[in-house]
Amino acid sequence: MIWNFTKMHGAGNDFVVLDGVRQSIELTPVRARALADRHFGVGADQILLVENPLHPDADFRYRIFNADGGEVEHCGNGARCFVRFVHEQGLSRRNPLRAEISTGLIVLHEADDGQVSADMGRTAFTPPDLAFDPAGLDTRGCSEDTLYRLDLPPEAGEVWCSLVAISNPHAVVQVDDVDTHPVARQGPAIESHPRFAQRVNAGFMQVIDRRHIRLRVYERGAGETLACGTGACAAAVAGIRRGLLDSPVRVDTRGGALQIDWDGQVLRMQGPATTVFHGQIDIDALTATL
Ligand SMILES: N[C@H](CCC[C@H](N)C(=O)O)C(=O)O
Repeated sequence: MIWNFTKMHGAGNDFVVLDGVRQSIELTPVRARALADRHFGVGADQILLVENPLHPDADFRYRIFNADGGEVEHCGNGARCFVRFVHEQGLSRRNPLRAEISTGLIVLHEADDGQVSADMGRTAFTPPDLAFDPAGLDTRGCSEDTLYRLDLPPEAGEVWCSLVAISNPHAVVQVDDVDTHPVARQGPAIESHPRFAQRVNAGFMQVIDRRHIRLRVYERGAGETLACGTGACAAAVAGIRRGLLDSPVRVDTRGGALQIDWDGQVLRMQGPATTVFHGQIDIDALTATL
């Protein structure tokens, strides 16, 4: 079966985007993994699937599959690419656009200057919101936030992390210097820590000033990415709750800059969305090779 696809990225976080409205797309974990494979497939951090909505108030349904094949709740950089794709492909001219994700609706708007803004939906902070087991852990109150001391394997040490759900789960660690911090060791140890029953995205945040951070994210199901939109939201919100940051926050990632606004209720992200190329792939031939 031949699928048309579009390769896109948001601040270097890259995606294979599939039109499931005009094509019959059944995306399985095996197929998502094959498409995301950087040697035998197209290569991507996540696969994004555009479908007709189930929710009566939504324009489209927006589904996200990590490079490891797992379907997840949200993807911020992907949401900006999603609305750019819908407009470029002529699927809709609505702007703003309402996209249905697993936890409800998000509102996306493409500005004339090419920047895309996204109302990122709900935030949550309790252990159950992240399928996290805090039993017996040391905690530290930090203004509105609670920090949990997470024991990692000996070579990775220990971290104090904030819990933030942007529909998907994030553990945010404040570090002195994102360039020298051992993200390659601590990222995987946090991502698959047994206390996170559904695993977690691990964010490492360096505070530059009250309106500016640098961020690296070791993503659940994808590894370290050049940028993570929900991770940028989680880090900014954690920093504001800890009294370290004021909204709006500029988040510098290795792939580009994002702006996050949060007033305690509405969470808004603004950033770029780029179309790289269009292609076709025989999905059955691809999965047969893996
Ligand atoms: N890169 C994405 C995050 C994908 C989420 C995925 N890594 C997960 O939650 O498992 C973003 O821009 O928000």
